[in-house]
Amino acid sequence: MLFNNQQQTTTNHKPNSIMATINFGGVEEHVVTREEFPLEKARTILQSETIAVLGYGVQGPGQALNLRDNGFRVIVGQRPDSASWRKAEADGWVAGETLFGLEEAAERGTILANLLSDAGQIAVWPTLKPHLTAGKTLYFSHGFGITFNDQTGIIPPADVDVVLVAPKGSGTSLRRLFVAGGGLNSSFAVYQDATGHAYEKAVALGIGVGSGYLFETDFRKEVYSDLTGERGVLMGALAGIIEAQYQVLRQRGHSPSEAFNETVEELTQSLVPLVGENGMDWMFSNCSVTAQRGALDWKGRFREATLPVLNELYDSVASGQEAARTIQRGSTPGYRQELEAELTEVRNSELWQTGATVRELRSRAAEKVEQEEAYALTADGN
Ligand SMILES: NC(=O)C1=CN([C@@H]2O[C@H](COP(=O)(O)OP(=O)(O)OC[C@H]3O[C@@H](n4cnc5c(N)ncnc54)[C@H](O)[C@@H]3O)[C@@H](O)[C@H]2O)C=CC1
Ligand SMILES: CC(=O)[C@](C)(O)C(=O)O
Ligand SMILES: [Mg+2]
Ligand SMILES: [Mg+2]
Repeated sequence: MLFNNQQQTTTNHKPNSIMATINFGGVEEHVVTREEFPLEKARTILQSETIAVLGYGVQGPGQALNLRDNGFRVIVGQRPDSASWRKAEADGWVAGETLFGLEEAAERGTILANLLSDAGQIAVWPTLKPHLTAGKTLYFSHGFGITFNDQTGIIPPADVDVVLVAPKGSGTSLRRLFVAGGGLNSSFAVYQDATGHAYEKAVALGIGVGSGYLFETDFRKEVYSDLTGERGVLMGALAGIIEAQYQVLRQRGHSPSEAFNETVEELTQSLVPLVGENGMDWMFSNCSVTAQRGALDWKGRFREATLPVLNELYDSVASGQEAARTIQRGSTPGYRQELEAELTEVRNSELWQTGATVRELRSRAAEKVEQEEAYALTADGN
């Protein structure tokens, strides 16, 4: 319907030497890791650049702090007198030195990292665009603004590089993993290569923001898969199936404790970490044979039941309908309060109130273990 099926610009300057070929379940892909592309190399490529991180919401802090700690020249652009501005100050960005209003940061930066909310990017585009002078780089962490540019109006000048690095997870995790010495995987893409260096800049930025490994995509594929993933398994489907199972258990006479533990607590605390560690079959084989028989018998039913919904979702993404809704809702005055009210309703539901109590018991148990360990140490010392 609304989608403008544009061409993705390809670049002739793809330095294949920075890519490793890795076999993913029988399919070969080119990826970049810190081995092929060490941080030192990223620093050299971006040595004369000033990275202006515009927006200090969730991705902004994660990326700006990681880049700063990795030794890049970074400034932050944010609306003054906003909660995000105060957060930036608390994180050590200094007004007039490394923290500016959006326009001033856009003027000073040579790489403009557009990390405003996707709706905010539309509103700010007319003021941002004049600062995109020849040879600068426009950077996104989502293919949204460019792919749906018939709706967003984000059409960059031809003489700037346009690149993307999309961390596959929350900015909060990007920062936490970096601090812990790890990395979050990201995709990267080049939409427009005006200087002949867009590709290496994209990869250097990907390494700089603290990615684990980088896999290549294009802007359209990034936004289609990302919108599907977050509306599907990662967030929407997860929340929906949890609500459904909790409801069934409660209606069949089970207590909140039982319904919550069998639906959420065991999922997050025991089973999903095992999937992350060693795969689905490994999680299965660490459960009873009874559980395995049932799960293998029922997974096909769930797959078939959800396939039509997931296909409908993908169509809604590809037609531009999901973008239209996001833009329409996101640019409604007072929308943030509405969103907060919806989240509060979730938080106040019996299901998630039970969750709060369960988490509280979890932390009390952890405290008890810590106390016992401290006691054991003291006893040893005696
Ligand atoms: N939240 C996340 O962890 C992830 C976000 N992304 C992408 O990164 C980008 C940034 O996302 P978030 O960090 O979630 O954004 P956000 O929703 O946290 O907003 C970022 C900033 O935009 C500013 N802003 C919003 N509307 C504005 C306006 N009209 N004028 C001036 N400033 C305005 C806000 O003050 C806020 O500091 C988006 O493209 C998003 O899709 C990608 C991966 C994960
Ligand atoms: C965290 C992430 O990657 C999401 C879910 O796609 C998003 O916040 O947009
Ligand atoms: Mg997303
Ligand atoms: Mg995502």
